Amino acid sequence: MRTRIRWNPALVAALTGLALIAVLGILAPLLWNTQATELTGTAREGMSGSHLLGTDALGRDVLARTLVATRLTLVMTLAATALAALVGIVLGTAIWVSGPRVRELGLRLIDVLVSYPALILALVIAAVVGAGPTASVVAIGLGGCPSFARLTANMAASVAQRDFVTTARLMGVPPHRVLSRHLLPNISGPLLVLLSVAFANVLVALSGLSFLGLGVQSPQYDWGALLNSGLEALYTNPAEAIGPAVAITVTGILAGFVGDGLAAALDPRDTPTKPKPVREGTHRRPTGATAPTDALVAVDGLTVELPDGTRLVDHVSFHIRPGEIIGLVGESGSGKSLTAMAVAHLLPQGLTAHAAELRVGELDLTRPHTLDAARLATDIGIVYQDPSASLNPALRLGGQLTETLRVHQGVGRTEARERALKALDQVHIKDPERVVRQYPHELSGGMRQRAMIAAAVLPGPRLLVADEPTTALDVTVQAEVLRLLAEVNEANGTGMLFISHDIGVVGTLCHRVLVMYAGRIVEELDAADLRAGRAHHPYTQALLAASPRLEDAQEVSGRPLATIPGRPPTPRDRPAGCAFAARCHLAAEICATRLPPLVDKVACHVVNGTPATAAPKETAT
Ligand SMILES: Nc1ncnc2c1ncn2[C@@H]1O[C@H](COP(=O)(O)OP(=O)(O)OP(=O)(O)O)[C@@H](O)[C@H]1O
Repeated sequence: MRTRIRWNPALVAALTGLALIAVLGILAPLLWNTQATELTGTAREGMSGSHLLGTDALGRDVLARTLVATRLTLVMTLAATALAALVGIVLGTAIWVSGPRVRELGLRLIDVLVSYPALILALVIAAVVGAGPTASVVAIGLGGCPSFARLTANMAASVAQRDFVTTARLMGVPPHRVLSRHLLPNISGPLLVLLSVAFANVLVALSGLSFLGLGVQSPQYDWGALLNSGLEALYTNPAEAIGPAVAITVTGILAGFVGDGLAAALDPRDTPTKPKPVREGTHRRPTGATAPTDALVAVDGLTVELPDGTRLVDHVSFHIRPGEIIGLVGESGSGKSLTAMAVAHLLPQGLTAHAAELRVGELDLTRPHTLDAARLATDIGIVYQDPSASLNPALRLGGQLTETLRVHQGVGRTEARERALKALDQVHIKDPERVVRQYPHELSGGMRQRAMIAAAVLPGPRLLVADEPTTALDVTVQAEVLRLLAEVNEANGTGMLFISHDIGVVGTLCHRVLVMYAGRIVEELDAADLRAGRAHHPYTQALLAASPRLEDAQEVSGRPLATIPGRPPTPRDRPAGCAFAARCHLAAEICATRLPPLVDKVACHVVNGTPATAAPKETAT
């Protein structure tokens, strides 16, 4: 979780504003010091052409004094913010590294200090250390440090539980290096946000101290001190208070905007995630095939990318007819889940999908702004791998099952309950009346997955996406759940996208199978062909050879099961040619340099007999 800032317009505008104020702070004493200190003899004069904000009690130009005060105000604010951050981070770190008792005591103490208003704390400190700029900085800086201490201690505690910190500790990395290399870089984002918010708070607190007469003392002046003298003449010459008041407000708001902008810039969820239509001519169809008109799901040239342009899913095209079960199979990391999630319009935040066509029924996912949330929620049902993670442990099953019906379809409580009971019955859950009153933890893993399937089919979806729905279950329950999915599909005529590592399972349940490797479809085949071992792509053949089959048990007993040597390349390391070439026993020279297109449902130069010179060049970025 290294901090990477993605600049956004609000952040740039706020930083530019603050930079301009900082430049003003540097230049103003050089340019306008004379006007700011010159006694003109016209005390408390109102706004005029020669004194835009009038003059103060001694006849000095208020605008010039406001501008000149910028430097001292900013220097004090920066110093106090830095002090608060420094002391707070050191304190927070010390609390985190100390033993459990001291840590507990320290955290409680900090909680008390955070809940105590910083200005009051600063007033107490100022009363002890005295008035003046340095004392104000110390008072406000120390008053602001508890927030930094709490954030540091809490964030460090949460990052410290992560595997890479545990590993570093086990490897004997000294605590100060664990802190500087692993902890602080990982909490620098939130600290940066707090820093800008603290800057605004410190500015207001310092101005408050000066305003109360406990901060900067004459002849020095900051915005707070100017506000104080402006207040004396608020009714006779309100302009005198306007200058410092506007300066404090604008600077504080800009610092707040920087905090907001940083929070957005550091939040990985803030990047665009919606599928976008492909720009004309940028992507060509891998198969040249168009989805049939009766297709329920039509995916053409689907590409899923990271913000840096790395392709995780690369030009995937397929279709699903109503009632058809399509299997997506491939090793871990081949892009199965992302393909399915793009179809379900549920891509993880930070990823972007492009496609020439991405449609489920009438839902055009390439035009997210046209999508109706209710249709989306009811037309696509999802069964996840781990039902314990996808069911809310704090809610009874009845409420969870009926939620979509009630929220998106406006079904009344009684009818929703009736339908939930029926759906539970359809997935062979005994005593549905009792189950709807139970919490997820009261059910077995298999029961939870059935309940999950019931929840997914309850709103009557046209497409069911099942992402490795049996992986978390034991073998006997797996078979039941697969049977159940087949039943539901047949009974409801739902299209299904079924994802699995297991080519055997996919061959049994599905009608057609798409084999994925390194983000691309490398072969498409009928399940019957798969079951009969009629696969063409060397990768599909290798998957089949690595999959145990009951009928082969006798024949292979004593022999180890075939394995596929090597590992798939990571999305950033994919070669220019066939991603499987390095592991393929048939690989020819061309495979290393040219990406094989999907021709006759197989993406393989060797199988398709592509002449070396005729192979089209595609770039896999
Ligand atoms: N949110 C994400 N941010 C960055 N990379 C991601 C993200 N989600 C997935 N990936 C990467 O995209 C690639 C494809 O992931 P995907 O989850 O689709 O694979 P998969 O075939 O479903 O694997 P598995 O069977 O292990 O779930 C992988 O390399 C994975 O590390």
